[in-house]
Amino acid sequence: MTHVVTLNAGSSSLKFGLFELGGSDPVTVCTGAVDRIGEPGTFVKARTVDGEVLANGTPGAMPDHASALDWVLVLLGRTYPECEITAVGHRIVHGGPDIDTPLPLTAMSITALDKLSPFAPLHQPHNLAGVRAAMARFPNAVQIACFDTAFHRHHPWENDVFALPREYYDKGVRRYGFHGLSYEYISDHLAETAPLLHAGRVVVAHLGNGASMCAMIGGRSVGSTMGFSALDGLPMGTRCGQLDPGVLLYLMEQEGLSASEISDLLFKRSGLLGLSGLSNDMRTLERADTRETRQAISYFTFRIRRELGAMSAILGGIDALVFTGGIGENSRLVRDRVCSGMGWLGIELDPDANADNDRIISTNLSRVSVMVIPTNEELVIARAAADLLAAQPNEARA
Ligand SMILES: Nc1ncnc2c1ncn2[C@@H]1O[C@H](COP(=O)(O)OP(=O)(O)O)[C@@H](O)[C@H]1O
Ligand SMILES: CC(=O)OP(=O)(O)O
Ligand SMILES: [Mg+2]
Repeated sequence: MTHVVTLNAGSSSLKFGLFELGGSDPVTVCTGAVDRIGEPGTFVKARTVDGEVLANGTPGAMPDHASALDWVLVLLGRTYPECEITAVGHRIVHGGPDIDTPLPLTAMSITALDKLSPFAPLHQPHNLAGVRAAMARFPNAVQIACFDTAFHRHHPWENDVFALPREYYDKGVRRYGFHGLSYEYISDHLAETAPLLHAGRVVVAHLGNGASMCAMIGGRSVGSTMGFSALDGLPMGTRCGQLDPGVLLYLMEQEGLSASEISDLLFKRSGLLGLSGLSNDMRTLERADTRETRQAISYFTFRIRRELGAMSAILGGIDALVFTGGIGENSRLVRDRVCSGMGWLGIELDPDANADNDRIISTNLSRVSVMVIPTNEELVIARAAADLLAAQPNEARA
């Protein structure tokens, strides 16, 4: 039986999945994550699709992604010794302006993707480190790249551009949009389970540690709150979200901050963490209930509402609002705050359904369907790998 391993390497984490191929859709065997790579207290967790815990704890120091991948492979090799790994599918955050589909990777394409690292410094180098490590460990497997930007590559021009001199657009300074694998999962899920909504106007709020929103028509992205980098749009766990560029000039000219200090401030010390002074974790903020944590949550939901209004204007109204990501799937408080007072848009939340994390959390009379759909970026990667293998079985296995 052939299998695909999926890897989603973040700046300090490595999420993974093992899928069995052969049927009409890849079947999840197990999923897991290594967290806090290169930091004290590296934490691992993994469980089978049936809920059996394969790992849960602190395995000791892991200085880099290669050692994290080694840990994953030892776990998979020990647990599934019969498994033949035919392909490794990677989440790659940046594919540049032209790539709108998953691609098999070669040493040459890795070099090309590395040139995009300055566009996504906290994600791309780690994604590619995962690819290099997987190539070394699985020299006979096809390495497949699935891009976060691909789903957004056909935005209307107005959503693709900044009002800078045109030469910058040509150099790649554009609004790319990210979290595309998550949005693709939601789009495919709606196509299967709610085709009328899929055909209509949908806003998806992917609210995790990184957070963005996507406006879709007919299941295709026409706009994203994230732009050139994974900093724009909504405030996030530790990232600032939309910022007046004048603030950057002030930080450089008046506060004397260097580029790397500004990068550290905007990527790692802002957002929910910066505003609350306590934590980037929504659970901690909800529990703490101090003036600062309440304000951090208020700013978060205010910006989601603002973007929802803007996206609805561009779509000419909406038929569905979908919440996903760790916060979107679990925080009834955030969903309630986002939806309250949105009757003018046709949103009417059912408080009981919201409290129960039901799939549909709007009332029967609500003009807009409000839904909670757990995302599955790993499955999107596994599907892409299965499709590519099926399209080129001979080369793929050579
Ligand atoms: N039960 C919950 N209530 C509120 N927030 C939650 C809950 N479970 C998870 N979260 C939040 O989800 C966020 C992480 O989301 P996730 O999508 O896993 O992030 P990422 O994939 O970007 O690392 C954290 O802020 C966490 O607090
Ligand atoms: C692009 C992005 O922000 O990804 P993540 O949410 O995984 O950090
Ligand atoms: Mg995420």
